[in-house]
Amino acid sequence: MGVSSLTKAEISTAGMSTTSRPRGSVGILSMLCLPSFEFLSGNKMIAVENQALVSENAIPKEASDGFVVPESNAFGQSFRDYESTVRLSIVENTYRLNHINQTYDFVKRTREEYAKLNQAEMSIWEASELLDSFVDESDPDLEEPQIQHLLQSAEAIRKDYPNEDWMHLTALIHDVGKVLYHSKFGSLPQWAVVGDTHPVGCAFDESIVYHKYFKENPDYNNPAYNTKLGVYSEGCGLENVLMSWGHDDYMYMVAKANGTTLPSAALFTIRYHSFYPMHTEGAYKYLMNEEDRENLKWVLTFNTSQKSSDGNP
Ligand SMILES: O[C@H]1[C@H](O)[C@@H](O)[C@H](O)[C@@H](O)[C@H]1O
Ligand SMILES: [Fe+2]
Ligand SMILES: [Fe+2]
Repeated sequence: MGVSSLTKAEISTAGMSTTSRPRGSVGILSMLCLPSFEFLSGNKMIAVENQALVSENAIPKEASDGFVVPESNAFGQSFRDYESTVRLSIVENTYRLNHINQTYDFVKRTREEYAKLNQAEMSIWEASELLDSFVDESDPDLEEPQIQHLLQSAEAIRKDYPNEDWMHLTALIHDVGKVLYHSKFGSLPQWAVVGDTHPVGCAFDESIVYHKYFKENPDYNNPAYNTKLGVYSEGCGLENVLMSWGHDDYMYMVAKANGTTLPSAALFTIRYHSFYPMHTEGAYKYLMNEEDRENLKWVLTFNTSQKSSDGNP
């Protein structure tokens, strides 16, 4: 049967062998089995002036194995419109700070500190409630508090893929790592919490949004970090690559350390859902291994479905 004749729920498993499909079925209530987060302190906000705009490319329709990724979610929404939003100057400012300040050393230090998981302990729902007044300044599509985004994402995915309950849970928790902004989790500035992510320790790919600001990052001119491979080797696997620090890697670490039973596709999705240069632009393929390539289709499917907007297309 051709993929185009399937319903969206069927599409979620189309093109996959039984062995490649993530196993494990996790109901939303299982999130209560992820009890504790812990953390680090202090970091300060830096204000800067606003700069000019760039646009983004579209999401590819088909993965390498023929798996078809839907272009919009069940509500007919597609996203990441960097051109028509009034939020653009705020968005750009956040990326400017992100690109200047996320050096290899900053990421290494911050990740090591947060890996201690020693700042707070709470349920996933308590953590989600810390997001009830947090507006993500990197998101051109959404001005609502992030707790709404979590719930809307879970509902959008449940509508698109009613039988894939592990996806519902993944959506519900995928951005909980944004608690990094909260005083209980170290009050990190937005540039160290939100936005698209990219590897550090090797050249910044041209496809990264607002790429021009990397010129002010000390790593940009450091020969140890500015070649195609930098500190990495061909096919080393994304798990061996240091990503710019933010909510994705943090939530991945928390889930992992708390013994989550979510399948590897879910953990990959949580960890790399903001890695648009890789999953949407096709960059950094040379760092990926077989497992990364296998998981790619899940993060694409997730990203297409998860976003529910505040009225923007
Ligand atoms: O603005 C958004 C937002 O911060 C999302 O949570 C993140 O995952 C995206 O990659 C980013 O573009
Ligand atoms: Fe996110
Ligand atoms: Fe999100």
